[in-house]
Amino acid sequence: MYTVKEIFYSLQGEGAQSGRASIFCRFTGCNLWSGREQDRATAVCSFCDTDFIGTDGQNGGKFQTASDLCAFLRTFWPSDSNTPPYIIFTGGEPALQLDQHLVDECHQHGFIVAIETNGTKPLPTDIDWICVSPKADAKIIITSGDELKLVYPQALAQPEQFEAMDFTEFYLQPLDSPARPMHTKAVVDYCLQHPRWKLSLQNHKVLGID
Ligand SMILES: C[S@@+](CC[C@H](N)C(=O)[O-])C[C@H]1O[C@@H](n2cnc3c(N)ncnc32)[C@H](O)[C@@H]1O
Ligand SMILES: Nc1nc2[nH]cc(C(=O)O)c2c(=O)[nH]1
Ligand code: SF4
Ligand SMILES: [Mg+2]
Repeated sequence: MYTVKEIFYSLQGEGAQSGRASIFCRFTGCNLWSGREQDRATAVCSFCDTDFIGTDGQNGGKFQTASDLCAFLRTFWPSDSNTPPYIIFTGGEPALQLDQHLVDECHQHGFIVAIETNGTKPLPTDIDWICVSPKADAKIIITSGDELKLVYPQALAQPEQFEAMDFTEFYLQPLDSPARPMHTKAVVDYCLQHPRWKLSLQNHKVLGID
């Protein structure tokens, strides 16, 4: 069974695929924070911008089988499109629920499968686009993939720590908080001095879309 907070159709707002039409499947739950505000200060990941508790989001619910979930996800893609559906599994931490069976089922339906993960849990094989976003206080075990997207700044996670890892793209994403303008400026400065890194703005927040 898969427990899903919400499902929606929007444009990828972040990183290398930003601007791409995508079906988002946000799984319930995370291994680095309970999701409750009273636990935030003591959580391993304390800056999360997302509500991932329960199944009460748009189109959320429990899906008994991979086949049920895939069939439902397919309904979010324009029915007259020849372009393969691009599906982003996120959360919460999607690696807690995304299993090989669901990835295989998605591929059988002709989907392109992407994941947004904190990199602390093993992944099924054959995911088409892996984006790892390391968190300072959590050991990452997924050290290769398509995109490493570091929220910046994090005092104990300097970009240099990750440069030797096997990712194609390296992004810094300004930490969204009341100080976001300052964090954005810090990212711009860092990228100018270290051209390996690119700026990832959270375009969906700027646009006011999901
Ligand atoms: C909500 S997380 C879900 C996926 C996974 N748990 C992870 O952390 O990568 C989706 C993306 O949002 C980023 N994110 C979360 N809170 C943020 C914040 N306050 N400012 C900027 N990015 C944030 C995460 O680092 C991750 O890249
Ligand atoms: N538009 C949009 N793009 C996103 N990219 C990653 C997101 C996430 O929450 O994982 C996200 C999101 O929540 N919305
Ligand atoms: S790991 Fe991801 S989902 Fe979990 S609390 Fe951090 S940003 Fe949020
Ligand atoms: Mg988000």
